[in-house]
Amino acid sequence: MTDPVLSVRNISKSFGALKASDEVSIGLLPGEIHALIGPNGAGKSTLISQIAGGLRPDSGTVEFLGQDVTTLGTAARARMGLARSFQVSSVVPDFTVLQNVVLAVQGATGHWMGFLRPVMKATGLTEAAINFIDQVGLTGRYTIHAADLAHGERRKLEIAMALALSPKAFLLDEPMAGLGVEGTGEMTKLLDQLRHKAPILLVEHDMDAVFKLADRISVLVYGRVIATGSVDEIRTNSEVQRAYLGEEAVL
Ligand SMILES: Nc1ncnc2c1ncn2[C@@H]1O[C@H](COP(=O)(O)OP(=O)(O)OP(=O)(O)O)[C@@H](O)[C@H]1O
Repeated sequence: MTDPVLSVRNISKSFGALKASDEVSIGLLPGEIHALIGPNGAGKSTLISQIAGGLRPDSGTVEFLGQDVTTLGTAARARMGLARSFQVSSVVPDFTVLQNVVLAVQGATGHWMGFLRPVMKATGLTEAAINFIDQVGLTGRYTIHAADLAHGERRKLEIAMALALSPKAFLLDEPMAGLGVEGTGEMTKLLDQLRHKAPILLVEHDMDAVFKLADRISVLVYGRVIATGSVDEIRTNSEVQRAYLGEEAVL
């Protein structure tokens, strides 16, 4: 059997009397998109923060690449290849697309030279950056300032910057939010390609996108995983329908 890239085991986290994570177990396998869905306040962001390292669970463990990372901070997990987007953005608005990605490549390779100008002359870094920019579909937008990008383009830039870190797993927090129909279609295609670079744990409210992309879905309600399964298993699960999907979403 293939080893999971990421294993969350029996994680619990309370805020006062509220159990935001209640014995949650979830895994991420190589090549898969595992979607995490659930109503507002179900505990999705709390769980992602515990996986990324920003929040420490009260009990339970997080294993990444076969190593127990439960006590490691966000930076250490990111260095291991755990890439989290979109809630925490590291884009510098006054820098161009290329400069932002060069900085990400530079950070990943430890190629720090102190100033951006000499860095931009380091051909290897620039070539690598252009390659990542092209992979997310921002070809030709190299010299546009990040602040001037459309919302969907900025999301793509964040993915290009994440790619520079040689990610081993992506944690994506609502990548479709605010994108509109066309943007959502483009992002869906991009995530479908991205899964071949590294598996994706995807928190998303857009059910069309989730049903198109997910290999597996876990449903979180009141901090508990009430079901994990394929798209068809989740669509037809009566407890999930009652708790979350509602009738029109399961047609
Ligand atoms: N730092 C905190 N202190 C106290 N309560 C918190 C804290 N963070 C989250 N909560 C509570 O924990 C519960 C889970 O919140 P969380 O943001 O994880 O849910 P969510 O599923 O991500 O919701 P949404 O879909 O709206 O983003 C909520 O009741 C929330 O109010």
